[in-house]
Amino acid sequence: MSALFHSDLTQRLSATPAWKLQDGAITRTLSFPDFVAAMTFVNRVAEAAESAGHHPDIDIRYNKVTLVLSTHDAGGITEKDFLLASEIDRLV
Ligand SMILES: C[C@H](O)[C@H](O)[C@H]1CNC2=NC(N)=NC(=O)C2=N1
Repeated sequence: MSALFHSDLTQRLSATPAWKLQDGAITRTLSFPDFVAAMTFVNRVAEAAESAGHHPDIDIRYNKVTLVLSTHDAGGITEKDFLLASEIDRLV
């Protein structure tokens, strides 16, 4: 799958407003009541990622989880990233 061109990227970002473009990836940070709630969410993300065969970089800091999505194979952001981002949005 090839990396999206700028115009497609802008359009997909506006349809997925919780995600921001940063350093060649799309990223979302979420806050939870505590560490256990954050980990429960991360485990649900892990299941969605395994099903999709596509995996976000995940940074966990107590009750804050930052997800970073890009397609390493394509060297950029692809439709796969937005599909998983939308799936993750449904888990929130
Ligand atoms: C072989 C396997 O499908 C690939 O390595 C997948 C796995 N998960 C992946 N996840 C992400 N974020 N980018 C990839 O390019 C990628 N490639």
